[in-house]
Amino acid sequence: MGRPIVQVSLDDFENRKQEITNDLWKAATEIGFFYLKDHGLSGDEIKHMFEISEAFFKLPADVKAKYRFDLSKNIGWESGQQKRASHHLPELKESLQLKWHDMEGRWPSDQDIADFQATCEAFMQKCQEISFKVLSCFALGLGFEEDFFTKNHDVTKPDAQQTFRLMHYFPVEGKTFPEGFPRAGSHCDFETITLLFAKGAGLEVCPGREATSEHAVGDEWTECPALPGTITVNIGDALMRWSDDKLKSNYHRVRMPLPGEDKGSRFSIAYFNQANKHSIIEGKEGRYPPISAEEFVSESLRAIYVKQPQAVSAAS
Ligand SMILES: O=C(O)CCC(=O)C(=O)O
Ligand SMILES: [Fe+2]
Repeated sequence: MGRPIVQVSLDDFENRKQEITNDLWKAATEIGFFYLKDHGLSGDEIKHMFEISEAFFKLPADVKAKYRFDLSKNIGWESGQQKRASHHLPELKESLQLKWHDMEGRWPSDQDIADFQATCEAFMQKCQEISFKVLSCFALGLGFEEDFFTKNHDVTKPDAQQTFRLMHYFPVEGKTFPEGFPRAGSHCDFETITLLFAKGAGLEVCPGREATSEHAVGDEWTECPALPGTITVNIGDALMRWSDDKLKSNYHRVRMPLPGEDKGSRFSIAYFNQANKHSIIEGKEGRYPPISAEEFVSESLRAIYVKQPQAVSAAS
């Protein structure tokens, strides 16, 4: 059931740019999700990144609390603080958000985890290079200069907003939840594009309900399992707006494990691309009024962390 989520190879990028642009365009205008292969991050690099992410979450809570979440910067460790408008309940996970700037005193120290910062920054750098390839194709498809999005996602500038998020979903064995209760609630990402790394099944996508449905809760969902060696990529609201709705930001969620699936911890890693604060998000066709990427992001963060009704407990 559902619509196939295609794999797009970035192999021989410079020579195959037009063909890759066509493949990405089709996937992004129809589903908003695709898998990247031949992207340049090795299996070992991804494995090591997961290892140090797990090492962070295994630290005692009082150590993690040294890196507590700061909403004004969208940096740090939170546990159960994120809520999704689809069900207003705290997500059953903890996460660590890391950025390119404003990180003084916020990187987990080498005493807490050896080489944490260096490993993360090398991984972030690779993610950014892969993202630039994809974004340059979308720039071409939308009729912008090829480096248009690259210039607007400049991580060397202090107003960069890219966020690298490590996630740990708590184990669910021995717990019961209301029918259909998600592990991560239905949402659209608010960024430009997201690179997602996970293991196994769980992620589900609801293509075709872009920005029009009420969180697509009762809709038909398509499985989007993590495929070894690939990166799952999706379009976020900021790029949908920048493309005058051509590139689709779609609902997705993480479902609970099915019978027979692992009910232990689930780890995932996301590199959220976002335009520089001073960039103006304005489509060629002017479908929406121009908005600064700073305003766009701060409103979106408020929707997740602040503007939520009081929650009740989900698990029993
Ligand atoms: O953990 C996952 O697989 C999905 C995470 C996600 O969609 C998000 O953090 O925006
Ligand atoms: Fe997401």
